[in-house]
Amino acid sequence: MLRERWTELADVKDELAKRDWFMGTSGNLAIKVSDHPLRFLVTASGKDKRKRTAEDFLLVDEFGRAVEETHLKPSAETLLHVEIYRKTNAGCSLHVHTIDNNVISEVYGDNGEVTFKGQELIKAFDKWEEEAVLKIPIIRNYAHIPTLAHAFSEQVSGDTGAVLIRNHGITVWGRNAFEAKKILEASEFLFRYQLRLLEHKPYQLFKVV
Ligand SMILES: CSCCC(=O)C(=O)COP(=O)(O)O
Ligand SMILES: [Zn+2]
Repeated sequence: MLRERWTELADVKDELAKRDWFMGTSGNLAIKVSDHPLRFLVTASGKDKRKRTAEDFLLVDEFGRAVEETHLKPSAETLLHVEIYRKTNAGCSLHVHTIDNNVISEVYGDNGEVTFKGQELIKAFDKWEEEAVLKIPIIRNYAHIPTLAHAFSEQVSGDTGAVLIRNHGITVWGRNAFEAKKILEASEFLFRYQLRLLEHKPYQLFKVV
């Protein structure tokens, strides 16, 4: 099980790396290994996530602490992943910094959310009705990680989801790696679309959904 999950997460990491979504060692990824007790693999802190090595991940517990003696440090943002596994049945969670997610989080940050309506790709979030609205919350980028994790946790519900951290990045989760990656790709598509739209129709910024 551990080996399988490790390979699954390493493959996702390679795919996200191909998209250049790990600039400057940013980003962290996690995958659940067991529920009782909660154990998940998380990326080691400060590494170049574009490289595939035997020291990419470590196993942590329900407090985000390494389960075994190791020189590796869990991601600085492990507590956010802890909140996801504590509150939902998610099996995988992904965090990346991109220019698009940072700009969107700044443009809409004062609203506390960015909304999408009438865009086909919101179906990736299980929004199938014609009038459906997707809202992605935007939280403040607290430097104190427990405070950030608390603010993040308030926005975590359901087994799939996405939260933007202002001028920092996005964290998404899904029932498994496939679903988490789908949510991440769909989010980044929507952000790029919205930013491109604003270039052509700047008044869309003030549209109330
Ligand atoms: C150099 S990026 C700043 C830290 C961060 O936001 C991040 O996503 C990576 O931190 P980690 O400890 O997971 O490597
Ligand atoms: Zn980050």
